[in-house]
Amino acid sequence: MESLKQPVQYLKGVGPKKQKLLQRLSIFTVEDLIYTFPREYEDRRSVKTVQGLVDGEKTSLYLEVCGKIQEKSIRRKLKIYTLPVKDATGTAQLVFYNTPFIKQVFQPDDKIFVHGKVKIDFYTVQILHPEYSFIKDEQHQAFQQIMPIYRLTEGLSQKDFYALQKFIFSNGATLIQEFLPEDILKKNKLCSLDFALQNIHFPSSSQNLRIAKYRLIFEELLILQLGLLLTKGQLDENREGIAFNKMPQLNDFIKQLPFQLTESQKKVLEEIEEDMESSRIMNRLVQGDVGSGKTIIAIIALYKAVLNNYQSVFMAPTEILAEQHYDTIHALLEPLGVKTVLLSGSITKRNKEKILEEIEIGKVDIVVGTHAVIQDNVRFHKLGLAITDEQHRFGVRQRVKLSNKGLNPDILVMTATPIPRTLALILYGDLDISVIDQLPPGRKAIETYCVDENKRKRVYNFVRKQIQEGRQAYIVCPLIEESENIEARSTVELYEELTKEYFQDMRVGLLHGKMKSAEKENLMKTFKSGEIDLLVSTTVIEVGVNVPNASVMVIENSERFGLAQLHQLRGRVGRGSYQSYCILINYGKNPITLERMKIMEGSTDGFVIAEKDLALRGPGEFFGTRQHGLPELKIANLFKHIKILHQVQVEAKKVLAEDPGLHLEKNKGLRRKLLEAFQEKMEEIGL
Ligand SMILES: Nc1ncnc2c1ncn2[C@@H]1O[C@H](COP(=O)(O)OP(=O)(O)OP(=O)(O)O)[C@@H](O)[C@H]1O
Repeated sequence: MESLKQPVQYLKGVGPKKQKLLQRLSIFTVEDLIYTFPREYEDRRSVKTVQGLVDGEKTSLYLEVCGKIQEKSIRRKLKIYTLPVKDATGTAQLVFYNTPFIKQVFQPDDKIFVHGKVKIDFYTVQILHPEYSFIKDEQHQAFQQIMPIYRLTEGLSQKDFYALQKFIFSNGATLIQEFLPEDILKKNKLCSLDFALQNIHFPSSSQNLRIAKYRLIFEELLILQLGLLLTKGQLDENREGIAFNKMPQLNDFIKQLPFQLTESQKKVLEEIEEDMESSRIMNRLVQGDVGSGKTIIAIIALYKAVLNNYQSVFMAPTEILAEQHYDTIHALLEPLGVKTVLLSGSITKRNKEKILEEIEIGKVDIVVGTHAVIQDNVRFHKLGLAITDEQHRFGVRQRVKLSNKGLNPDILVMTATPIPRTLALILYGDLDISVIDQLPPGRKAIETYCVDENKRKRVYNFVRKQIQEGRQAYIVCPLIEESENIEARSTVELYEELTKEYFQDMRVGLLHGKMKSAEKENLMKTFKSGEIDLLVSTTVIEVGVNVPNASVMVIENSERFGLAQLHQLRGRVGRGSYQSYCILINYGKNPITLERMKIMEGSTDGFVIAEKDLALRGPGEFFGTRQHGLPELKIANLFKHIKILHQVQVEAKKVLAEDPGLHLEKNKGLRRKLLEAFQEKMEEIGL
């Protein structure tokens, strides 16, 4: 091996097929592979004997083969192989499924080491589908250690991963170069990079694993902090923004809304208005749990800009939501003479050209759409305010782009993700934060039930009853991350099953990501107007959709979703005054899944759920750091490692105080890493 940047296909054992599978896990180079850390470890060092095994546990054993392997056909497609084994304390069976080659593997009297799950039935002790190695093998020693367990994708096994990492560490370990400056290593008692990487994949002891983890967490957080400090530094130059005026019409507008703003909404609105009225550019994040009423706050801000003769833009994460926001804004502001347009994928080219022209000459006041609304072909006459959601919050690049158009608009970012404040400050270092921490009055807590898959029929009966009472319902289909095509297909299948077997007499709609924009829009319109009773959908409805008459949310294969996502989905009901229900149909049996479902049953508070989700999953997935233009966190957990983070913050500040551009020889490696991790951001600020 010549370089860690070498593509993985040059590794032994990686053909085009494996290369594709690795790509699916975002592994392109040898370095990517080295930085793909085990998800967890299995400690196989404590070995048990047959007598003393406990049903259900995973364990390691030394055994001797004491008979011939038996083959049994259970069903047409299920063959079971059982191999009699023993140790000094008793006999057992190794059980393998559908693996014909296993017949040739073992000979009587072979001495083996196995690791697998124990099943005890009456007097038979079985080890189910165990991993095994022969004592005489060289590999055996390694197999008996603390084994790394990697996150897999279909077609790649733990063994594949293990072999690849082994190959790299025996052939390319010398290529691993330390990049942290000596003084940082020393002061923080960090081990060297090669030691850390070697031990994160092949821990020689629990102690060394801890040391390795600590170094890698520290390194990851240090890069994150440096990157954030550098970009924030760039933004702190206090460019002149627009100072909007207070307008009496705004209060009239608020007074005539069909509801009173909650105290919490009022407070947040005050903070926004203050920002808008100052000549500093507003950069504010509004956090509010699902259904807390963020949209109306956004609309009031949009209207304030319009009253000041500025244009404003409202970006939504999906077309469905853009359409919904457009409808709401249009209904509220059109009577006041405000011209709002929707730039969506479904408008014709001619129409679009006309709208673009109207935006450019200032005939349009508010533009609503997906991210496309700030692309190059959209030229504003006089843009004063841009509202977006966290999924595509304005990065430095977008802000620079807007300024280059001769504008310094105020910026408001909305999020339903309840992030603990300290973490928000880290992630959104450059934004001020407002929190809506109160739901509108009259909301009833959504009742949540997690049920086993075999209760589906009962669930559907319940849905039917709710529909008969005049309510509407959602059934959300399993999330299939690998392929949007498969996801669409399975949604269609469920739709067909439901319309044929359970809801023949009801009006059922189907919604998935593969449908054309116009079809989606139409469907949502009919659902909203109450002409559809039941919507079978993928997670396209996840964010923001607001149909207050909907009172039941059924989520199929709920075990496949993250808690934050389940919370978002559940937030689609309970948005009016009707008692609402969320039913999680669960196919998973493992204890963590069940615990997650319990959390959902036990709480409807996004903040509580977020904290528990963080504890269970780690923030990488939860925050989707990538969404924020930040490097993905592979090992650090902003929540769990807050202490290390504080230590890192001090260190990062010191580094930049001494060497703001990272030009010193000792910081060269750090600079290179930072450029790699924050590629886009660093280009923008010209590091
Ligand atoms: N102060 C209020 N009193 C009563 N109803 C309100 C109030 N504020 C907002 N609503 C209503 O509550 C519902 C939810 O509001 P909205 O759609 O703004 O939620 P959201 O915060 O955007 O939630 P999500 O993140 O789930 O999209 C809407 O039907 C809205 O009209």
